[in-house]
Amino acid sequence: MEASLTARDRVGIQDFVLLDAYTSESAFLDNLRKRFHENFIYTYIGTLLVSVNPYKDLDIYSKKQMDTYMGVNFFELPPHIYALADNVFRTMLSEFNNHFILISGESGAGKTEASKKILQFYAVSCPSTTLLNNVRDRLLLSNPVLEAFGNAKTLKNDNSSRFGKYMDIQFDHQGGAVGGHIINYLLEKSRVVHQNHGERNFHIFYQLVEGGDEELLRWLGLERNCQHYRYLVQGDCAKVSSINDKSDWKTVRKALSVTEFSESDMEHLFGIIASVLHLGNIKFEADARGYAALNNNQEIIFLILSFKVLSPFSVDHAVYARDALAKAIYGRTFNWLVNKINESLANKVSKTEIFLKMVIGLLDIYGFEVFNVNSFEQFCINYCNEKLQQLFIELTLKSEQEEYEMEGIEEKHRGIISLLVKMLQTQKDE
Ligand SMILES: Nc1ncnc2c1ncn2[C@@H]1O[C@H](COP(=O)(O)OP(=O)(O)OP(=O)(O)O)[C@@H](O)[C@H]1O
Repeated sequence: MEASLTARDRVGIQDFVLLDAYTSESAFLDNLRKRFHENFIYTYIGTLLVSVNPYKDLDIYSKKQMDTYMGVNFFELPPHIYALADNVFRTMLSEFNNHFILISGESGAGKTEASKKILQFYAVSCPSTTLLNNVRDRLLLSNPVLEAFGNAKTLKNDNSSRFGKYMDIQFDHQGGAVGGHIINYLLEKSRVVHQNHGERNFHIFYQLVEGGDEELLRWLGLERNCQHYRYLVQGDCAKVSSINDKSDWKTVRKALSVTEFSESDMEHLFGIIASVLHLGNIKFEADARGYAALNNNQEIIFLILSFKVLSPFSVDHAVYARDALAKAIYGRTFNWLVNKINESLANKVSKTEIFLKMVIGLLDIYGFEVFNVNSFEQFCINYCNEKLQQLFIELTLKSEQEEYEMEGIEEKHRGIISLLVKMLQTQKDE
């Protein structure tokens, strides 16, 4: 690998496996830093790719770069996300089996961008026919739609995905993309009714208010002012210079029509989004007995759902019920949206999906209604992350250990758990 590198590419070590002090964290970080300063954001650890978010546009994602990486051996060129994508693709075709790319990192690390780069690479590199291009376009266009409804500005990332995503791309035996499937899980529904300071609700609400044309807003009973909606202002940053809701709205509208959402689908969809905003503005007042009463709430006439309060609620309970309804409506709308996208991607239901849906359904049933606290959502997210970490450990460290065993190298047991296990084993042997 080193032989084929130009002088410019020889910044630091581009594969940590070749680092002399491979057990030293500071040597690891020094190497990353050295490369990052020269705009080399990618470094390998064997076949793993480490990426550092540059937060600026680098000229490394052009069509020319894609061509350079297509069909070239993984280690022949400097580390790149395209090398990884190409390698996975070619291995899949030669071995005739399924492959996955696991992208993990903290919020704002660049996971979503990395997944988009991979999709873009496949859009260019896979064989194309009119039919296949259709699937390709829909796969690419599902991103802005999902981001509008599932992403939001947080303190860490102006476009943070507030849901987990598992995306399947199905290829035929020649490598043409014939279908896709997306599984969404654990949408952060609590954001619909509450945002921390400096954070926003899901993008779609602001896009509709800022970008929707006059006629649509009139029909939905909305005003072009985010400040008028309680669910949009709690974070005190409805407008942010880095986000252009108006132009994003246009992109989303266009993407929705290409992904086969009919005019009537869109009317319903925006009707629901507007009704969530109206719902948030409903106020309750206590009557003489202390029960919540609805007085002169203009918003009610714009709500698709009319409801009667059958059991007397206190004002606090009524607000709680209102917010729970808003979250449930938004959550279900998001699921409907993903299902619609999946229909347009003409997928086949896999066993993994059925299993995941079952687990997620159970989490939803037991989590959302019973606890209804943000911390439970966080718990579920942590659980998923730990499972992914476990998988990662199995795939990397365990295979490494097996190699040690095969080569007869004895491992040093330094961790508390392994020391305890060793102690117990010794006691048992005695
Ligand atoms: N390769 C890249 N080149 C340039 N900018 C990038 C790159 N990757 C990420 N960014 C910038 O960082 C921002 C955050 O990245 P991204 O949304 O992919 O993070 P994430 O890991 O998906 O975060 P979250 O978990 O919050 O969804 C992007 O909006 C973009 O501005």
